Amino acid sequence: MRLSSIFEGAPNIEIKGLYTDSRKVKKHGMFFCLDGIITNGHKYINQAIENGATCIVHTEKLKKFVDDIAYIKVEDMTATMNQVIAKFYNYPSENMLVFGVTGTNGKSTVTNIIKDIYDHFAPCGYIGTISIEYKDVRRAPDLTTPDPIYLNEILRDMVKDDVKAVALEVSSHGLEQGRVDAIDFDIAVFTNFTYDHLDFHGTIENYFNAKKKLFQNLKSEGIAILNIDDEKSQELRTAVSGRVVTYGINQECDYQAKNLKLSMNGTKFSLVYADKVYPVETNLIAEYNIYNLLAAIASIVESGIPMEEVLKYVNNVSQVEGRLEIIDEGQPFNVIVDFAHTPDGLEKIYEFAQSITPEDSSVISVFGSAGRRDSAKRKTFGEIASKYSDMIILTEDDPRDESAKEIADEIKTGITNNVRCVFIEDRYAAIRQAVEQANADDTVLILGKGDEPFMYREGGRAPWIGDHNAAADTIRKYYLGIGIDD
Ligand SMILES: CC(=O)N[C@H]1[C@@H](OP(=O)(O)OP(=O)(O)OC[C@H]2O[C@@H](n3ccc(=O)[nH]c3=O)[C@H](O)[C@@H]2O)O[C@H](CO)[C@@H](O)[C@@H]1O[C@H](C)C(=O)N[C@@H](C)C(=O)N[C@H](CCC(=O)O)C(=O)O
Ligand SMILES: Nc1ncnc2c1ncn2[C@@H]1O[C@H](COP(=O)(O)OP(=O)(O)OP(=O)(O)O)[C@@H](O)[C@H]1O
Repeated sequence: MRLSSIFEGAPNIEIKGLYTDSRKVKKHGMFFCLDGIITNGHKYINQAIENGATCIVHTEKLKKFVDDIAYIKVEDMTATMNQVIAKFYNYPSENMLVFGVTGTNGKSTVTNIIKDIYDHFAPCGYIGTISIEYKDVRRAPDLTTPDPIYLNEILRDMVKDDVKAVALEVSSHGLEQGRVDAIDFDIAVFTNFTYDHLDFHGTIENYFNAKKKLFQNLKSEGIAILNIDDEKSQELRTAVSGRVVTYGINQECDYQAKNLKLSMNGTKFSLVYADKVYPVETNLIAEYNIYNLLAAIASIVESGIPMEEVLKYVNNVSQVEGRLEIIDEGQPFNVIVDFAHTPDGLEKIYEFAQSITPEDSSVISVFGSAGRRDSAKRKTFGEIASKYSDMIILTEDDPRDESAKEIADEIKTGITNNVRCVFIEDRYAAIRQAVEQANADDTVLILGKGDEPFMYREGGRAPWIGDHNAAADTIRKYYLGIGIDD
């Protein structure tokens, strides 16, 4: 694309790529200097030019100018960058149906359910914590909500491949940093709001205000889908200029689930919608997943697909990787791998574990808490876990450069009852211990990492087999004795 077609009066040079990281710049690139949390992109202009940048977009006054390089000074970097990105990639989000999902918990689950069901009607992509995928393409993500350049590049690729819709997880970090400012959302979904990410946002108000941006920025033809049972929906309602649609269980709303019958194998409920009652059977388990399912059903129906058609596909929704994943190797006790990593997520999964565990049986927990992330929640994790567990095995969970033992000690400060608690640093050994301790009808909960195939250690991402694989492997080897010689 010609620079002159992006910025009025700019030289007529070719721009072949957009970059915010000087280390990644290629020939004929445009480099945006972002002032970040750790450093400032203005410091890396030389490197960007050495790597081939021919245009530098900056906000600060520069002292040095290199010949034949176009310098564009702007007032608002986020706004300018997003306008340029959208234009460069030919406004991909305007050429597809975009579902954006935000909230403290449930983003990955709701977006995956939307993709799973919508794919029956037209090709749908998914972008979020678990992966970036559409049709046969599957890529590993770096972030939940990618940076705006990569995000628009993926959407451009999806449009080229005739993908008609995308379900996008919208994190509070992404909203705060303007990563989705160039995205034309058609449907914005709110799951719930509880404590998280205060290390980044500072206060709970800032955290909520970040989430709110998705609704404030929604176009007037857009539709907001809100969880009526979460009190924060009232505040979001006032931020929306378009139509508001509600879903929930406890209060009357547009999509209400009533008479829930929960079991380990699935859930039955009556869905009240538009003065009709639809009997629903789904393989999804636990009440919070019915909220997630309602959010997905409402999104798809509001996008124009009739309810009767949508309901054909809810009885067998694909397992969302690492989210309430039941590991069944034929052992006589329950083993659940779950990505719960917020106090509310933990509380919800423990409530479910308690509901499926007979009173005289035990709940055995394996978890830790991430290093360099929100240390305030560690003690709360201890409090919640000790309320529901009969045994707690604390272990590593993305320790980064912190000591897993010290993180475990902080979790222990929340454990004030007599529940048995041990620390086993190696996550595989901790999972093995839980499996070996379990008796028939017990429930082993392995929390925090889901299916993630990596562990953040001091040197960055290291491989990890994933909690689901570790659980299946330890059950087979050390409980059932399969594949062990002696
Ligand atoms: C806290 C946070 O979100 N940080 C993001 C932010 O980094 P930053 O502001 O610290 O950037 P910085 O390191 O100060 O650098 C400033 C600028 O200089 C540039 N630079 C830097 C060094 C260099 O040699 N050359 C160069 O050009 C950088 O590319 C950047 O443009 O901007 C970077 C560029 O877009 C992101 O990669 C980075 O995400 C980091 C890696 C991250 O881990 N973010 C997580 C916390 C995050 O966003 N998570 C949410 C999900 C949370 C959840 O729900 O669990 C997500 O959406 O993934
Ligand atoms: N609607 C919900 N309400 C409360 N807890 C939930 C809900 N949905 C999922 N959870 C819990 O949160 C965990 C994470 O779910 P999910 O990955 O869908 O959330 P998320 O918002 O995408 O989180 P992240 O962005 O960190 O991936 C689940 O494993 C479960 O324990």
